[in-house]
Amino acid sequence: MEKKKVDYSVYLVTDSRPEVLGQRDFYTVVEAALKGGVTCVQLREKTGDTGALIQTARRLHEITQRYQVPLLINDRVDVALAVNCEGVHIGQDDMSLPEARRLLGPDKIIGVSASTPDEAREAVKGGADYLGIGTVYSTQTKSNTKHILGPEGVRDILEAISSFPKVRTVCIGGINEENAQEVLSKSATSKRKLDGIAVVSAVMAASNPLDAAKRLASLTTFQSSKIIGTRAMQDVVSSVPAIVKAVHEQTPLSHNMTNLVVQNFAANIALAIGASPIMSNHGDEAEDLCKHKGSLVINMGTVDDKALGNYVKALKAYNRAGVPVVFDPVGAGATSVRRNALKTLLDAGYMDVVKGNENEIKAVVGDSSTQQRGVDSSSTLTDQEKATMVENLARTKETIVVMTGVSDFVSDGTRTLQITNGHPYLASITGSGCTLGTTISAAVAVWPEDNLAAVVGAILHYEIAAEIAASRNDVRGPGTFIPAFIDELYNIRQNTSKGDLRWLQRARVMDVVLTTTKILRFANALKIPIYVTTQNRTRLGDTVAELKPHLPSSLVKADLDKTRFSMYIPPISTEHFPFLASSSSPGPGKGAEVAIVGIESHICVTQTALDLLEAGYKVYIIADGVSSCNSAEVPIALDRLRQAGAVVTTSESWMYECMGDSGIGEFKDVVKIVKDTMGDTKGVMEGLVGGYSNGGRVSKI
Ligand SMILES: Cc1ncc(COP(=O)(O)OP(=O)(O)O)c(N)n1
Ligand SMILES: Cc1ncsc1CCOP(=O)(O)O
Repeated sequence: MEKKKVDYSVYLVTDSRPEVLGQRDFYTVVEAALKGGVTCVQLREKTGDTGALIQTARRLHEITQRYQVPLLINDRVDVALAVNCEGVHIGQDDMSLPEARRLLGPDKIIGVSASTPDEAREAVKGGADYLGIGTVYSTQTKSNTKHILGPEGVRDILEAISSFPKVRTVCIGGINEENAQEVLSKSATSKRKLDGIAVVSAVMAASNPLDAAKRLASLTTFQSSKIIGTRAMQDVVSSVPAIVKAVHEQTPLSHNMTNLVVQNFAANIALAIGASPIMSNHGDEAEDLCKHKGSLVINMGTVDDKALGNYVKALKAYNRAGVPVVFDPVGAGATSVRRNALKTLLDAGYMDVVKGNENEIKAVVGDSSTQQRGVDSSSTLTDQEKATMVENLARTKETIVVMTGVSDFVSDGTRTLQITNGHPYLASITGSGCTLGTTISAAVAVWPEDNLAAVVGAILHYEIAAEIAASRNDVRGPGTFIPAFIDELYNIRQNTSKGDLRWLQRARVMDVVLTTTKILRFANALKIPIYVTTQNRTRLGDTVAELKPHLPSSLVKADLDKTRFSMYIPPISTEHFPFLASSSSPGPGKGAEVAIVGIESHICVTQTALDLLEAGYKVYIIADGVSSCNSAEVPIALDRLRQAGAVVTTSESWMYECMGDSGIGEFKDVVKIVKDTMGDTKGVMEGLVGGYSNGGRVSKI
């Protein structure tokens, strides 16, 4: 068993004491846990003589080997050596790490307990393979615990060892199904997160250890990979519990200027999620209401002249106070009255979030190609087109745009996400779109640091509640769905406040990778070779699924995982790229051309480009195809690369430059690709020339 590949996600520490096991057979319980998905086992026996311990260890090792799961021995290097199992776990008061390593050799696993940042630093410097970080919560299982860390203490330790990415980490102490996800998400830093949870009683004392292990395994996979995609998206989703909880704890005022049909329903939804609703349609009241630092919903579902005047007054008051506004342009494209109202409102002030169905968002964009019949939500766009539309609108209006539908698309102009939660019953009741606006208003009120995350949190809370409600036995149709839905909105926030995040396992969020898809489609049409790398795939994730269909093996010349930040690594630098050399420029690149797209423009993209430039390649940076966790990094990185000699351009410009002539055979295919993704380039250029969108404010570069 290669120690680098060990999966620590559900780490079982055994306990054979009768107060834990009852009458049950020790080996049967551990084997059931292995069947349930335990990924690592530690034999922890505090009493008994060495001979008996060796016998137990030997028998247990036979079982764990059948499941290809490593067995480690608590404290006893001699026992580990005697049975030749995979390693040991040692505490601060046990044999020293150098001594244990000397006896066990380099290939055995040595885990070390750490309850402070100093202990953690010393252990990782001394060559520990993993750390057992605890005690997280007080526990009956261990009496002599030192510090109770809580998730925040675990986070401090993870931060202290952030420059040791190879050392793995698990947390231990009072971990169970209720709190596992909270610990995992709250302890995660932007640089690293736990690799797993270590439990004793949650499995050893469970009435059904197989099921208990299975449930823990499903909770930890959520953290590591179920919600796919890039770090930016994972950061967004990992803040969702804190957002739902903040609404619950802060009870933000949700000032609704909404249509006559949904006022009562919206007030009930606001209460269910933990907000404090006020349904006030008088524009002059806004001046006082905005002082409560909640948020305003303007929903023009039953707009008339008087209402419009009130909306404008309220919008201006909230803008003056810097308090968020959520705009729902209901039926915006249906009549000229509504189109005029839309224009009046868009001209009157700034909306922090614009939320509508496809036709409503089209009306906001100014696309009159589809005549809306009423407030209905028909669809003519592909997913790709929807994503492009929300991204461009968000970028040009410097706001968050949400397009609801079977899939929802959400963008802040840089990050674009697709959410596929919800239930068809939502389309069979009145006001479900409008009250999503109310839910969003509460989230943006409590989470000013990242409006996109707030909106995603609200959508997941709302749509997952709908899924859970619809699956209940007492729900037989849209009528019985409504009260159940309100109950489940309430239950989710109550559960979240107690750290029970199981509901969030249902989240289906995808990162939409617009420009890279376009570039890859183009590369396919023109048969341009493609080089793919990932940065530490097991930790940060594989290439996102949306790109895979555009990566045929005939064109992908290399697909490497790397730890260096530059992509210009062997065999790409030594075997592949020299063969591209064509002209007489100095260096192995000799003027051959390379275009770069990817995430972290200031890290991997920058270092790849600098290496390629030094090697003599001509480097194109596709400005609308690079991103960064922190969007402010992008323009600074692009500026630097421009100065270093790279050509910073847009996807469309590069594609046309590659073709050179509309007479080429592939031109028609490329035009189709360009048409499908029309609009992207314009928005990005505005962002680059005029400033960069930064949560509604513009910072010039
Ligand atoms: C995975 C894991 N982490 C921490 C511990 C605690 O070990 P230690 O500090 O040696 O305390 P005892 O287990 O000996 O009471 C552990 N066992 N496993
Ligand atoms: C061994 C150990 N080290 C710190 S807490 C602990 C016991 C954890 O047991 P439980 O998972 O039952 O709380």
